[in-house]
Amino acid sequence: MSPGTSSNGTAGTTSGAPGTSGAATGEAAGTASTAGPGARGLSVRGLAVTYGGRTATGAVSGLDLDVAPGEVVALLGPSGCGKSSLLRAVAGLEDLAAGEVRWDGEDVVGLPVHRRGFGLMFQDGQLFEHRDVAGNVAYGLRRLPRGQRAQRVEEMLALVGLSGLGRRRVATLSGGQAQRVALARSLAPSPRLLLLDEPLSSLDRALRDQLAADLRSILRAQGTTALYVTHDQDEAMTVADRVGVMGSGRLLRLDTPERLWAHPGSDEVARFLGFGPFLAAGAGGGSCLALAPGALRAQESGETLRVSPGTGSGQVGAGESAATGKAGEQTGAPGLRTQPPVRLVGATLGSRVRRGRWEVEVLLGPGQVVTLGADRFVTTGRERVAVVARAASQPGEPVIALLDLTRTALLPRYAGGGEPAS
Ligand SMILES: Nc1ncnc2c1ncn2[C@@H]1O[C@H](COP(=O)(O)OP(=O)(O)OP(=O)(O)O)[C@@H](O)[C@H]1O
Repeated sequence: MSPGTSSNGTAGTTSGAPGTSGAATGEAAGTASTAGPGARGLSVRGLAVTYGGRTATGAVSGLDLDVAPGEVVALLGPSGCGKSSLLRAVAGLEDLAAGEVRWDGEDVVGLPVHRRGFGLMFQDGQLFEHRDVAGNVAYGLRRLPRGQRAQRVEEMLALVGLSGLGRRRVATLSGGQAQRVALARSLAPSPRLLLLDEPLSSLDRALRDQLAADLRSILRAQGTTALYVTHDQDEAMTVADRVGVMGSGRLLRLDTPERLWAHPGSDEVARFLGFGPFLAAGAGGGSCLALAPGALRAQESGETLRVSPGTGSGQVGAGESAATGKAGEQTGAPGLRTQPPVRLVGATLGSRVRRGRWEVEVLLGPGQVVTLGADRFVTTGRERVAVVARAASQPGEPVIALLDLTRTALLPRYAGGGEPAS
């Protein structure tokens, strides 16, 4: 396969001279985009990708997505949900079964990969072994005069932190260095859109964290518009202005990292993000309160309280005597959620207002329910804190824990994975 003419995903598929990028350097949109087909940047409408001809299965189904100029959008989702198929369809590497892909309002579906002006960077940077580092970075700059080309290569190497390595053979680079070179090569021609498919997933955790932070700074500094596919939530939240969660070929939710965590919208998205357990919230409404990791903590050192993410049931332990418990009724939670950050001190899996007073249920094990009453409220800083008295120690020492409602999300309904704990 010759570079730049195939699906090898290299920056050789980009076009356009440096400094003439179609991507503006404006502020990235921080909230849900309202862009439409005529808007600037990337607009995807009703996109469908199917594989397998007559026995086709839909990898992507009727998906809409906008990426504003200068914005970085990351797509998360479980394996096989269609992230790469979407990215490849935008790049022109997959045929569309239906839908539109536009850049600045112009339909690009009919354009071959190398005419779209999009850059590509894949998991394995697929550097050209026969070229040195500088030769790789210069690959998409063939139209530039030699002097400008060398200058641009130097700029790009400095940008990715590899100044002075231009003459190195790529075979001698570490994995992280190789991906930096791949990034420099992708960015060198100033693509109007950069498409990244799991660019860091071959690297170890520490390196991935470092490079994700660097990537964000680099993309920001360049004002690069980017669509970034990853299965790593931390990476997505680090790199992107907005994060989308896909499931079964559809875009389930797209928002800023903060808003995504505060309002996952559905238990499918919440579960993917790591929320759990899901507690019934409100009588008969079908809504539930999803607990983010760390929502429940022990109040005092020596006490532990563990909740298995996504299981729909909690595991509660006091000291060494861990016991399994189901979640209690959460009738009070929706009201609480609407207040300014409220933290229940001593709360566990369920709470309610009874005769004007908060009560919190602690389940130590099957049939072992302890009700704790909130004696009083105090204000610490900006938080209202309900101080819950320790209940009588029967049948064992109750767990005194904190339910941090700022680490919970109220979901309008609970759709899957069994009933929410109640
Ligand atoms: N070339 C292909 N031929 C047939 N089916 C394919 C092909 N590529 C992908 N698929 C199928 O399409 C669906 C979506 O795959 P895709 O690679 O887009 O998902 P993904 O979310 O990127 O997954 P992963 O995170 O594992 O890379 C999957 O069911 C996959 O098996």
